[in-house]
Amino acid sequence: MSPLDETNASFIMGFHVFESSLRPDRASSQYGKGCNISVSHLRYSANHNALDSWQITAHLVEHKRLYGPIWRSRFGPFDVVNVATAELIAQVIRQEGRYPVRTDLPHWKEYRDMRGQAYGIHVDTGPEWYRIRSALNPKMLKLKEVAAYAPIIHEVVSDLLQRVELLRLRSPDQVTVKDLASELYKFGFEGISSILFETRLGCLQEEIPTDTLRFISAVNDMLALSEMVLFFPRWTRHIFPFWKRFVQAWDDLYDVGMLKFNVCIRDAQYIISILYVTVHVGIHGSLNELQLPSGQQIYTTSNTLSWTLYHLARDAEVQNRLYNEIASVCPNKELPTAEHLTRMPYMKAVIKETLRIYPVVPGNGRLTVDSEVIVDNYWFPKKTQFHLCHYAVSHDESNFPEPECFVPDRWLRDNPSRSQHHPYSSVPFGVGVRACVGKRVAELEMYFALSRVRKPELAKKKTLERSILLNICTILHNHCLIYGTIE
Ligand code: HEM
Repeated sequence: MSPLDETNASFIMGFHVFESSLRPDRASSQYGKGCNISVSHLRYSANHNALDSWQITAHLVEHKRLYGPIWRSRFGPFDVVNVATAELIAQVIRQEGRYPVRTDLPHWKEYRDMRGQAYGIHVDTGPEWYRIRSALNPKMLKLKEVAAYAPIIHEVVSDLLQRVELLRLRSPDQVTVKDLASELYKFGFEGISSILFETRLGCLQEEIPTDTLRFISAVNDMLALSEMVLFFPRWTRHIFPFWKRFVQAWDDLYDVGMLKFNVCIRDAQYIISILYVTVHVGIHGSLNELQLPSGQQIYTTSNTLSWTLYHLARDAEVQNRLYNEIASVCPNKELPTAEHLTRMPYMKAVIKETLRIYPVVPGNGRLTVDSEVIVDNYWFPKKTQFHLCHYAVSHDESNFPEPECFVPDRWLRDNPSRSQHHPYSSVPFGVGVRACVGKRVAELEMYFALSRVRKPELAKKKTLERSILLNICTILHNHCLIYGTIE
């Protein structure tokens, strides 16, 4: 069996078809303009079906090992070119143009067309997207503007702490909070909506208001149904219930948005668009949406906070260093401000390291619209969908030695063991003009929450003085946070 036959054999799984040799010398360039080979000569990978999101993510690492840093895959109707090194990601981004597009969202557009609504920041492309983005950038990305949200974020953090304390006291051992992840999710949701809607949703209250519940459930429905709607052809709309329920979910979102938050339709369409992004990674990079099984949801700030707490709980040294930094910058339990955060490099390193290991957007997308591009010496036509495999890159040991180890020191400037990594090797918020507009707000929320997780009154107890973070031993295990005592 020749090397080519061997690779061929490994592709005859699932519904994917091995198309041609990757070897440049064998390629008959259909599109190539002086480049070695064309898009049609990239190797196809195996089918993703029936895998959960983490398996899929791990699968991409495996695909990279098998097929090299660039390969093609097909998922339902989507034909995707995967790139899995920092350098190739940089090449795609450098050619993304003035109005980059992540991916096409035909079903979202269809709903808006049906209701005569504007598309909004996620769906819009070209100058219209740019117009919305230019209006949002100064409000959302300027540190000075975002710093003005500090009081409201602190208010929401206080509610989270009270809620956690209440749940602890209610639990049989008076220390365990079951399902902390879900409380953090409510915190993320409450935090972002208190900023965007300038009103509180009441997610952290004992009794969550009915409108809020309706809103959250509409967000979840819409996201879960998005995948079904996309995969079934349009003629099935009258046969299956998915499209009807998808439309109902969007209608509910607009209704609640307008009634409860008192925003006009134009505000609502983009405010709500932003809100979705905070709760589902699939919305960020719709490629992930395509790859995630129905109902699988990963949240942005809450997911990151959960994993940070998990690692702090497991690593007393990291926890103590973080505590000492916070205590020295904000003595006497002073509430941190945006200015204080500029003196907390370790806090930032901890969050960066969490986002490197658990990027909430493990793979993002770029769709070439008007121009042809060359990546890795391949020539690609217009309308090529690229999948930027961020997870595979941020777990690559050529960038980050011992990539599975949680080492915040990698990110400290003055640390001699600071890793030498490509600037695109870990870009959790994306890069370029279409990068995350909520980055600054998300960071502020996470830093404030992390620096205050300890309840101030608990610090009076001697055993609790040793660490800021749930003081003692905190173990996040299967979504349960267990508090124990370190003697
Ligand atoms: C840990 C928290 C978060 C992470 C890691 C994250 C990450 C990302 C990523 C990777 C993208 C795609 C960027 C690209 O295509 O290059 C994105 C887009 C976006 N994010 Fe976030 N995000 C987070 C939180 C938030 C929050 C809290 C908001 C709400 C204010 C938000 C609003 C958005 C919006 C509106 C976009 C689309 C921007 C556009 O298309 O112009 N994100 N985010």
